[in-house]
Amino acid sequence: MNDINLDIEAGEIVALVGPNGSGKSTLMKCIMGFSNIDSGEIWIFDSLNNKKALKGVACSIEYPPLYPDLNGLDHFKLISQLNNINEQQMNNYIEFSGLKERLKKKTKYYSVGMKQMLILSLVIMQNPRLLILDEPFNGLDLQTKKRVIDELENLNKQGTTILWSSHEINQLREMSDRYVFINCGKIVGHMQNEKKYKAVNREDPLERYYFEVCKNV
Ligand SMILES: Nc1ncnc2c1ncn2[C@@H]1O[C@H](COP(=O)(O)OP(=O)(O)OP(=O)(O)O)[C@@H](O)[C@H]1O
Repeated sequence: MNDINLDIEAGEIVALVGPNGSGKSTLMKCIMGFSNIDSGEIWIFDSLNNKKALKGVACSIEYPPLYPDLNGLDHFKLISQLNNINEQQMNNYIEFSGLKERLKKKTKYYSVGMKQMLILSLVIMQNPRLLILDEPFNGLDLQTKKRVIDELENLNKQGTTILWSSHEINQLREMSDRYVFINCGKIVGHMQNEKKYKAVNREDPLERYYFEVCKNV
């Protein structure tokens, strides 16, 4: 990556957009300190390269980092203990995950969408100041996507800043304040999202029929 110069204001929702292999995940990993940078500075919450600042950051980047031999409930308990999350809040997010009936199953037996929803629930539950989400909608069905978007909207209203990337442009359009375009490891453009709108509320015959026949799934 080269010449990356990006400021994100508190409370903003910023979408990284670009082709496969353009550097979106790499940029996120650099911010989290998972990948080293050769030069330059990364400031988080007004702190320079401060690992303590990362305590206020939660992320899901590329493959969900789940423990295959632990079950869903183990994951909820572990993250709750590490972040002083009370039982009530943990139970709220178990409900949100839609995995209540499958919590005793080891995560290695989860489907792609179940894993994704588990990790999203675990990161959102931490009520972070900054949330970094790489392809958060991977594998999620339409209802679940809608639930995730509503929850992210709530979180943002309470002050959480969100940096996310997705190839699902309709979902990005619903919530992002602005887009940052990345290509070949460089920022190649910026665009404000003047008209945020809920794609799920539009009259789309395919979606409408899907919701009609799949509502009890
Ligand atoms: N661990 C690695 N070692 C070497 N090169 C890597 C590594 N991870 C990614 N790359 C390279 O860095 C470039 C950017 O990859 P990155 O995963 O950031 O892209 P991306 O924009 O997130 O793509 P996608 O939309 O497909 O997820 C690619 O050329 C990729 O091959």
